[in-house]
Amino acid sequence: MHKTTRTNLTKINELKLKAQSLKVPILSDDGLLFLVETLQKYNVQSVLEIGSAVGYSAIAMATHTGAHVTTIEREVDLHAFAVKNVASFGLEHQITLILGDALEVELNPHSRFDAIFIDAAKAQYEKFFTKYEPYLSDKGIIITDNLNFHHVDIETVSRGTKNLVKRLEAFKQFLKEHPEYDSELFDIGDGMSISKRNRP
Ligand SMILES: C[S@@+](CC[C@H](N)C(=O)[O-])C[C@H]1O[C@@H](n2cnc3c(N)ncnc32)[C@H](O)[C@@H]1O
Repeated sequence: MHKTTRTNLTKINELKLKAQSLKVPILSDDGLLFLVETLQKYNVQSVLEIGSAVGYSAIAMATHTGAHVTTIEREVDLHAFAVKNVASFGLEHQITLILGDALEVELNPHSRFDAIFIDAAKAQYEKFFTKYEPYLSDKGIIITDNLNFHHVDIETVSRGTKNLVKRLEAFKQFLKEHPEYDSELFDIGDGMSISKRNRP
């Protein structure tokens, strides 16, 4: 049974402020609300997250939905901080933190998740999607964030940012043309998507 207590809400808010003060990018408030409501709507019991950062969204998902969250982070210091934060919420039994590059991590091949939340290096979204979609349970959903990349004007940004925006546009096209998934884009947060298998 999960508990969203006032104390937890205050602590989650403090963690958000801490991440912001450290300039660690985390999910926006409306993005988090959309994510939690989506997990509740689909009665999600298990989530795989790519990109833990300080553990903010993992802690919020676990607290608000009661789901088990497995989350992968490649930065050693962020992973260590996330481990500490998860412990401070007493959520060690509900959140599994994996240190490693998500493109190299080998999950148990029998693991299945009701939802996969992709919130890591934007240039790699297609690779994350392709690598992890086989771990989705039959009626599972894949959620991605940051698809609009802050609505940048492509003519006014650096070459690196321009390339990222192009990679994200290519990822949106990949979603649109994926033969096994139907995807919907939402103008929420930095642009989010939900993908579902179109065949059971
Ligand atoms: C936007 S932050 C995640 C924010 C977090 N989901 C939240 O809202 O609290 C993206 C994180 O993904 C991590 N990351 C990027 N590429 C990764 C990869 N290939 N494998 C694992 N983590 C990665 C980054 O180090 C960064 O901490």
